This record gives sequence, structure tokens and C-alpha cells, in this order.
Amino acid sequence: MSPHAPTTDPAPATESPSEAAGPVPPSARAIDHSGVRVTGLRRAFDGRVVLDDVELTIAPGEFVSLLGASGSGKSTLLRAVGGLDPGVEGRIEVPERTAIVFQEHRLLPWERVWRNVTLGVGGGDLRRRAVAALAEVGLEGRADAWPGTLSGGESQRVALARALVRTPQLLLLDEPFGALDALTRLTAQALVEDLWAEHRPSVLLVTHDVEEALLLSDRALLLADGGIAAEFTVDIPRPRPLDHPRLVELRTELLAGLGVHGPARRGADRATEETTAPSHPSTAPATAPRENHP
Ligand SMILES: Nc1ncnc2c1ncn2[C@@H]1O[C@H](COP(=O)(O)OP(=O)(O)OP(=O)(O)O)[C@@H](O)[C@H]1O
Repeated sequence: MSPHAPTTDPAPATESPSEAAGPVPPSARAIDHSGVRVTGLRRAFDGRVVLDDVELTIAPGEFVSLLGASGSGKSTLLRAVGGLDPGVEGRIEVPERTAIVFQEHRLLPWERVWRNVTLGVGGGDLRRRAVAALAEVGLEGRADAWPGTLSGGESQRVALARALVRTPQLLLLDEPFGALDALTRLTAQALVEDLWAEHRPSVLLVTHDVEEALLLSDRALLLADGGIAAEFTVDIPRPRPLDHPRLVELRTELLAGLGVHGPARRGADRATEETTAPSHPSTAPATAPRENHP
């Protein structure tokens, strides 16, 4: 890691569609491997402390999920790691190539899909690179489409392609499946898992969905009271069946950590707390098509 990491985030942080997916601007924050190290992170809004001395480490290639009640500061933390928040204090070390995918796809409607994918990307051969990234997310043949002609799931795939084309060492995902219907969500989750297995970026995924976190991540972190309140190692080989006993156990522990008790509160949880209700049926088909990988 760079010994020169600053004590405050130096990255300029205006937010535009191209920056949303693009790399964090080159800065002294870059480290020499693809992990993340955050120490002493603090963020207050109008004197109200949201993040208080947060420590976070992500190993190179590790998939980490961040859960927590609505308003606990998940997006604030992710934005800070992504260099999008100039108001944060602390030491943040991230790799040079970082890409972010948000819940909303943030595509420019007046640019064709392939141009959206390569917005802000340097170098030549942009169309070919966009087409390759689009193929990776299953959107062969859609390079010249207008964003307005895509479904929600397809748009989110374009957003993923926009991240992929930057060959990120760190992928920041802020509820990227949150706006998708249940079935599209399962497919998108499987896609992200496959892409991660193939490219092995480090990943920080903000999600409300406990099962999503348990299916995808190596570790799930619980954000509460301004800090990481609990950490769960998901020591289950992939692909992970939802009825794996350890997954069921971890799910119960995570839900308890989130203050949700009992197995049958699914609809109520989602409606009232926006936090943790399982989104998969108990016989989820999501795991079936997944490739096996470590
Ligand atoms: N720019 C801002 N100005 C003022 N307050 C903010 C700002 N951004 C976030 N906050 C506040 O900080 C707190 C944490 O917000 P954040 O969006 O990080 O929470 P979250 O855990 O991601 O929530 P959710 O799960 O609902 O998306 C909230 O109380 C929010 O109102």
C-alpha cells in the first residue's frame, strides 16, 4: 500500500454519469494491490455523525457485502470509498482502477449504448471494447441501441458493462439489483457472481437483502451506530444453495443483527424496514445455473 495515503479524501467528487462508473481519479489514494484499506473514517452531516471512526479492509479479490438498517450510512461509506465524498475524514486506500454501479443505471438517453459504456474511457478501439463488455453481460447486438429501448434489467447490465470496460480492480456496487423484479434480480446476481469469479476484482456490495449477501459474498458486514457492528464470514463453497444449513444459520444471525426476528416476516420486513427480507423463494433457481468456482 502507498505510504502516502492522505488523511483526508483528496479525490474530486462531482458526480456525473460518466464518473459514476468511472475510475476514481488518479490520486495518492492508489495502492499497489487491488484491496481496500480504510481507517478512521468519519462523516457528519450538519453535526450529525453518520460514520464514526470506521475501519474497513477488503483483501484483493474478496467479495464483501455491507448490510445495515436504512440510514445507517451504507451508501455514505461506499461513496467515501469511491472517492465521491469530499466531506469525509479519514484514510482511504483503494486501487487505481475503481468502478461504481448504482441502483439507478445513470445512462445518458441521448447516447447509444456503446457510447454510454465507454463514456470517459481513454484509449482507442472504444467500440470494440464496449461490444466485448456488452457481450460479457449478455447484451450482444445491443451496442447501437438507445438506452430508452432497454428494460430495467438490461439497463443495469449496461451499467455493469460500463464498469467492466474499465477493468476495475475494485468494484463498488450500491444496491445494483434494488430496483429489479425478483426474477431479473436472481439473474443479475448470478451474472455478478460469474463476472467476479472470472475477473476477481475486490467487491464492496451495499445491499438490503441478507440472502443476496450470503449467496455472493465472502464476508458480510453489519453497519450500525456509525461503525461495523458485526462481521460474518460466509464459509460456504459456491455455488451456494439457499437451504445450505450454514447459510440458514448465518441468515438467522444476520437477521437478528439487523433486529429482525422470526422466519415468517418476509413481506413485512421489506415493506416496513427496507432491510432484510429474503428475496428468493426457498427453492430458488438462482443457484442452479451458476458455475462452480472457489
Ligand atoms: N448529502 C447529505 N446531506 C445530509 N445528510 C445526508 C447526506 N447523505 C446522507 N445523509 C444522511 O446520512 C445518513 C446515512 O445515509 P446513507 O444514504 O448512507 O444511508 P444508507 O444506510 O445507505 O440508507 P438506505 O439503506 O436507506 O439507502 C442518513 O440519515 C442520511 O439522511
